Amino acid sequence: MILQSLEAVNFRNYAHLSLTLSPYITILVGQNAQGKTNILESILMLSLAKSHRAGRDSEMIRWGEEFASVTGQVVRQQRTYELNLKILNRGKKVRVNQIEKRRISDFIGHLNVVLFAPEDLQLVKGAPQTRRKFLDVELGQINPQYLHNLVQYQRVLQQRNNLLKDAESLDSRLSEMLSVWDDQLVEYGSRIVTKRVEFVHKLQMHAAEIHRQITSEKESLELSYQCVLLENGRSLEAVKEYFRQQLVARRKEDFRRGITSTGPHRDDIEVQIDSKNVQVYGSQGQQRTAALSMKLAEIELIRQEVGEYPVLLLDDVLSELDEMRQLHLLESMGQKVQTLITTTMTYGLDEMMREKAVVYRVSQGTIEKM
Ligand SMILES: Nc1ncnc2c1ncn2[C@@H]1O[C@H](COP(=O)(O)OP(=O)(O)OP(=O)(O)O)[C@@H](O)[C@H]1O
Repeated sequence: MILQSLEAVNFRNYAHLSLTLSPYITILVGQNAQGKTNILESILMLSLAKSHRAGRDSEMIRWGEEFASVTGQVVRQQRTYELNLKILNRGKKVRVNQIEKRRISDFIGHLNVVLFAPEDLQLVKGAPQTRRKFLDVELGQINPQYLHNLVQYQRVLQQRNNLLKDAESLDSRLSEMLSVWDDQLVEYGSRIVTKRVEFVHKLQMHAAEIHRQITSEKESLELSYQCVLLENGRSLEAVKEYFRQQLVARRKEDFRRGITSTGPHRDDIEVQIDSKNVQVYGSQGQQRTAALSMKLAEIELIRQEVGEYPVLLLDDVLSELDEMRQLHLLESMGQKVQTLITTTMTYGLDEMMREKAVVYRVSQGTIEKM
């Protein structure tokens, strides 16, 4: 799919931004704090209706203004969509082809993007939460039902935890109330688990192949979804049954600790190279290469799921990768995936790419074609 153009009003440090993108490579070059990442963030908002870095949506409204708006023209499967997202101090509104959508999940999924930012190099090394977020963001943008289940699961989990924290004793009344939440937790949670298992399995196939190429066939990468609820099998029914059993079995412990100790909010992806856990034994370079392989695999996976390549956003990462990995990234993606790159300098970039790319200079919330 192609993002043809982008317009933003009062978004971060842009009073007004209007950008025509190359179907191949667009490079945004500028010094620090000029507004390069802000542009990628606005594109992410069109894709996920959520920023990768803002705590609250209202942070993205230009200081002193009442609202921010982002509009993009997307071509996918030979159809053009106009996506518009308006952020107000209270809430946001989304439109597709000028028709307002009441549910955000009806907006998400028109534009698929994969963002690769410096913090993603922590994907392997970081805490399990980082890998769960990776799963949720990627699955969420290709599967609206997953997103729905996730939102519901988090809501129920929060309520259950509040109940556990506030309760004074584990009496029959509390048990009864917990059972009500458990039913819902099992319903939503089991669906999340089975989708994640399937996703990691597919991701593994692509990531292993990419990793093999990047390391010139020297290393073999393996990903596996770590979840205690898979003890009795991977089918939805098996997960549901085991999840229910575990919630009951751990009720005392949960009450004592004031939290829910089992469920997909505790899961992880194990990353191995040559059968050794990379989080524990991998060098920094191996951890980075594994993270890169996972991210690039995501691109292939989205293509498989939605029938087209997503738009790739590379936020200042080229300088973080050595030449071999940079080359692989650009060679494998540059030809077939629409790519936006932010960088503080162009001289480190591949010659061929610079010739093909559309380059904009970004300076204090304004852009100029070079
Ligand atoms: N709500 C806002 N209103 C106005 N300006 C903002 C707002 N939020 C952030 N900014 C400004 O945006 C700029 C940061 O932009 P951005 O994060 O895109 O930088 P960048 O060009 O990617 O820099 P770097 O190379 O350091 O990552 C800062 O100058 C910041 O003050």
